[in-house]
Amino acid sequence: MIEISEVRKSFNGWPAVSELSLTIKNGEFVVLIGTSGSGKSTLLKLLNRLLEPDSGSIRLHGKPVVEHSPEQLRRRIGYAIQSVGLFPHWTVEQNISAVPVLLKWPKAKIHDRVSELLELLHLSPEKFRHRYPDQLSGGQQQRVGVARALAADPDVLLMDEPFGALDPVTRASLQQELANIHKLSGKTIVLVTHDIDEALALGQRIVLMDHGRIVQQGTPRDFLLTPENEFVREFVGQSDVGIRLLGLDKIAGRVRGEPPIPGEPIRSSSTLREALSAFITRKAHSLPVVDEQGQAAGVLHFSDLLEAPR
Ligand SMILES: Nc1ncnc2c1ncn2[C@@H]1O[C@H](COP(=O)(O)OP(=O)(O)OP(=O)(O)O)[C@@H](O)[C@H]1O
Repeated sequence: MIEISEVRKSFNGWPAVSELSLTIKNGEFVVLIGTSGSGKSTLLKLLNRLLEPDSGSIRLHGKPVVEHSPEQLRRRIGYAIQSVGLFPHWTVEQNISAVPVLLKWPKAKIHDRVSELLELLHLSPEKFRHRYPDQLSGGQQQRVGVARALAADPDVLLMDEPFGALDPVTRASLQQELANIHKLSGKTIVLVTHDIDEALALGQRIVLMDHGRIVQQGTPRDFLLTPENEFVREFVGQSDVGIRLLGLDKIAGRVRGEPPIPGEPIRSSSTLREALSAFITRKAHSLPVVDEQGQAAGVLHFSDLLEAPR
């Protein structure tokens, strides 16, 4: 558990984080979102002691972070940032294994871990492990940065716009990978993003910040259905709320157990938002649905977007 209590941090007399309190449960996926300069990155850096608060306290697993040794913090908290911060004179392998080496893991274990992480982040180990950062694209560097954060299997992951420089296809696939990592590992993840769709897709709880304070926090559905003020409404994009709500639900919950119909099938794991897009582009009123194994799973009708069939 991470307990942030009345934390304040100023730079040159200007508050970046103001009297902020927030508790993050073990295994929770929290997304920090907000306007530029609202204090998101500062808050993340206060959690792993890259910055110290002017006042207030931060506890990790019941103990103030100031009482954790630097080694404990490095082991327990992984940190990935948009600007990556890879060591330029180290190979990909050396960069990823920085913390395991500090923790004196055996060589063979480190080698295997690097291969495993590169594969997880869709980088071929043979091709990439001996390259230097300047021999990688921006997006590949970002992925190595995420691999480095995961290397020592920390129980808390802090991610500051980790997918910022990626094209939409790679971004969506790594978002999916991160959601899987979260589901399988039960890690606590705190992710900063500017992208409301990324926040809605990944966060169990979204925390919206402005001027160093929390404006609203809640589930993705709370944000879309009960924005507390005009600022929140504007942030979630009032005109797209309906579409974004469809993005929160999967086809699986709406599909009817009817015999297969002809046409290109859509997967039951897709969102209703994807289904809407398919209805419109195919000018269809109903779509055949298949499960993850490609087996017929029923039919989705356009009206099912509004409510589950009875
Ligand atoms: N090292 C620093 N020295 C001086 N001011 C700083 C420093 N770091 C951050 N700030 C200021 O603190 C405020 C909060 O910055 P922070 O980087 O936390 O915002 P952010 O919400 O992450 O912004 P963005 O979304 O643009 O990355 C900003 O006004 C910024 O200029």
